[in-house]
Parts: sequence; C-alpha cells; structure tokens
Amino acid sequence: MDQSKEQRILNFVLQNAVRGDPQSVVDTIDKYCSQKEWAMNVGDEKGLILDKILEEAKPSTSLELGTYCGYSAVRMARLLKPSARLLTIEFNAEFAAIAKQIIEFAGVQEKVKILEGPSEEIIPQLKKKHEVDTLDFVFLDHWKERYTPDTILLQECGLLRKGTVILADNIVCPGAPEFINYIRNNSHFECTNYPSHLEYMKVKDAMEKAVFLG
Ligand SMILES: O=C(NC/C=C/[C@H]1O[C@@H](Sc2ccncc2)[C@H](O)[C@@H]1O)c1cc([N+](=O)[O-])cc(O)c1O
Ligand SMILES: [Mg+2]
Repeated sequence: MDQSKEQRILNFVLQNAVRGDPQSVVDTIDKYCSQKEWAMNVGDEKGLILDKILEEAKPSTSLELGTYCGYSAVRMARLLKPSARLLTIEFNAEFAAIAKQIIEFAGVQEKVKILEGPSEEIIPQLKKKHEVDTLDFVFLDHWKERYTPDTILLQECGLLRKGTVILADNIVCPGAPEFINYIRNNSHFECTNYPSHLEYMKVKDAMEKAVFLG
C-alpha cells in the first residue's frame, strides 16, 4: 500500500532533520510542506505568534487539541522549561503514531505526552488519570466545530484557572465562526485577535487568544 502524506513527512524528518534538535525538526517539516506537499501544521508564520504567546504565558501545564504530526507539539515543547509538561490529544491512531516518532526524534518526549482518543472523552480524565490540577495554556487546533464544546468542557471540568491562556488556530481559514461568536461574547474571557496567513499559503488566516478571567 503506498505511503500516506504523513508518513512521507515523517520520512523526510528522519532523513533531513538533526536528531535531538527540535528547531531542525520544525524547520524540516516547514521546508517539506512549503516545497513538496501542503499539510495542516500551524506553520512558521503563525508558529511565531504561538511562540510569543507561549513564552509570555510561561506555562507549567499545557494542553493541545489536535496533535496531527506533532509539529506544534515539538514547536511548543522546545520553549517549555525542563519541568513543564505538554499533553496533546489526537483522535487518529495513524497520526498519533507518526507524531510519537517525530516527538521522539526531536528529543522532547520527556515533556510531551500524546493522549490517543477523542477530546470529549479524554478531557474529563485529565485531573484523575493524568494528574492535572489546572491548565496554564491550551492550544486549539483540532476539528473547528469542537473548539466551543471542548472549551465549555474544560471549564466544566474545572481545568481553567484565572489567567489560563487559550490560543485557537484557523479563526479565518477554515474558520471557527461559532467559537468566535461564543468566546467574544463571553464575559469570562478576554479576547485578542492575531491576523496572519494560512500555513505555507498567501491566504488570510488568524489566531485568537482568549484569557480566562475566572
Ligand atoms: O481541519 C483542520 N484541522 C483539523 C485538525 C484535526 C486534527 O485533530 C484530530 S481530530 C481530534 C483531535 C482530538 N480530539 C478530537 C478530535 C485529527 O485527527 C487531526 O490530527 C485544519 C484545516 C486547515 N485547512 O486549511 O484546511 C488548516 C489548518 O491549520 C487546520 O488545523
Ligand atoms: Mg490549524
């Protein structure tokens, strides 16, 4: 059976990136996806916005929804302090297996834990099964129609605290209109929009930061 695009991305990383060097893994995926095959990584332009907001938040415990190939997990883990942890939820077993290999190749596996399954099942398990108290940072990059229900679920499960930073990808393309309507009209969140472009394209996109006010 011929390879998947995600398998080709993994192979390109294994053959071209430097083992143990997360920046080289990030750069290698960006090179492949801008020159050979487009893929839905947050990418280099929006990645710099993610970097800046993550560095400002200095999170101890972070959650990502939508691991895909692990690009943003590696990108975030490279900036986390040694004791910090990133939990990332992925529904698709093939993507999770690819991401695991990319995360290990980058040498950030000590900081990153991939949780396989649907977010609506795993989020309620974070406190008891994964020893989470509250989340300092959340990156939403999974199915866009899940952004709102999962944000509500995080709140219901007591996983948000005063100051928790939620950053959502793809506000313009593919778009998350229902989420934007929900979060900007919710007095418990302080929102900021960051215009940018779709990964590896000239198409407009944006990210939205929503700080939980408690
Ligand atoms: O569709 C997009 N992202 C959906 C991502 C989905 C990822 O999250 C899980 S679903 C899941 C994970 C966890 N829990 C429940 C479900 C999928 O297996 C995939 O790994 C997207 C599309 C475009 N685009 O231009 O078309 C650009 C982007 O940046 C995007 O993020
Ligand atoms: Mg995205």
